[in-house]
Amino acid sequence: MSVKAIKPDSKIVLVIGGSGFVGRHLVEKLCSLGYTVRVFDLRTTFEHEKVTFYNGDLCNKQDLLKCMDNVDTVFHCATPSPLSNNKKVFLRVNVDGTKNVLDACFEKGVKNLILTSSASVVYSGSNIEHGDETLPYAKRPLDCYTQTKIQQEKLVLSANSESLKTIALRPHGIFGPRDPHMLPTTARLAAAGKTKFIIGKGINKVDFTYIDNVVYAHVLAAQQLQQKPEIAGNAYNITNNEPILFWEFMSRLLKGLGYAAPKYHLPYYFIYFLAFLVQIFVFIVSPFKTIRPTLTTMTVALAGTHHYYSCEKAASEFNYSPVVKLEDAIERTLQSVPELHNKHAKKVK
Ligand SMILES: NC(=O)C1=CN([C@@H]2O[C@H](COP(=O)(O)OP(=O)(O)OC[C@H]3O[C@@H](n4cnc5c(N)ncnc54)[C@H](O)[C@@H]3O)[C@@H](O)[C@H]2O)C=CC1
Ligand SMILES: CC(C)=CCC[C@@H](C)[C@H]1CC[C@H]2C3=C(CC[C@]12C)[C@@]1(C)CCC(=O)C[C@@H]1CC3
Repeated sequence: MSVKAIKPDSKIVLVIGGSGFVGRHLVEKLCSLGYTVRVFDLRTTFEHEKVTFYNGDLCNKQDLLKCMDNVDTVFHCATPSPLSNNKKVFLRVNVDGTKNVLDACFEKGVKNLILTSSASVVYSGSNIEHGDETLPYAKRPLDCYTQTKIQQEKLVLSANSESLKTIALRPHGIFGPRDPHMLPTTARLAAAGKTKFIIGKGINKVDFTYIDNVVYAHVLAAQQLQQKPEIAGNAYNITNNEPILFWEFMSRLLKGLGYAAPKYHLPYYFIYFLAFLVQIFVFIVSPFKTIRPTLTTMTVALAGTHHYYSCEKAASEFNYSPVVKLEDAIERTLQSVPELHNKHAKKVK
């Protein structure tokens, strides 16, 4: 099905986390389709003539209730930074905050709730190839972000009912203009000379998903939920459907930013063990000092294992297929971040 499957609509929708990366792109798309859009977020990062902004904390139900009158559909895409390691904040926002979102939806008679979950809810550091939605939740998730995303998804899907239809979309490795995680972290590591090494053999395939495809899936799922209520209560993987070698993808980003591609190999288990030691150290000093290491068992595992997923279920149940191919997506992303390009790169003629 083409992008035409998305129809203009004027319903009132609320985007929780609408000032963030995914949220803002979603808001812009919804506005362009004619929806009446409200944003609920801790912060306001942009202005839009068609959007009403509500500043608040989703951990406070009263804050939420103020923006939910007459709302038809809530998109919940708020999260603390996935790269943070603050367990308390993850529990408070992803778990307790999501319970507030559900309570507020029931109280205000919201009809649909679309959760931005994550494909990582089934990932515990071992290879996943063509993983589909029948995979069980990770028994031992590698970080508290993943642990609380699992709890969040379970809460949302088990709240699915006659009055409130819920659905969880599981994108993976989102990138694109204004991405605050992948590109900035990669550029920061490269500028510090820390991207010379490949962790493991460099033959692990991974999904990276362009933001427009993630947004498309959200709008499509919300619209199809009205026509095919039987899709409610389900989780769906959302990817670019073009798994790529992790290190090839990173090399393309690095070269596009004007840095050399990594070429020296380091043994996977050695680096994983190092990351484990770093994590123990971070835990020991945590009462005195907050450290946010890039080298964690989660990031090492993500860099050194296969993790790609099937989005056959989203294709067959609500006609999802990516609208921007990986090649274009990488190009558009690199063009959107002139400030991250290496200023000292030698010009190639
Ligand atoms: N970025 C990625 O690669 C992936 C992200 N996801 C999911 O996509 C969703 C969106 O993530 P991003 O846009 O990348 O994150 P982001 O950090 O850019 O945006 C999150 C937004 O939530 C807001 N927020 C945080 N705590 C809040 C609170 N207590 N009350 C109200 N607002 C609060 C933040 O202010 C921010 O604007 C999240 O659910 C995340 O788990 C899933 C898979 C991959
Ligand atoms: C050269 C090099 C090793 C760069 C570091 C890139 C990482 C910062 C990203 C690679 C895979 C990314 C990823 C996420 C965040 C950024 C990376 C670790 C998530 C953890 C974001 C939140 C999710 O739900 C899952 C993502 C998986 C992939």
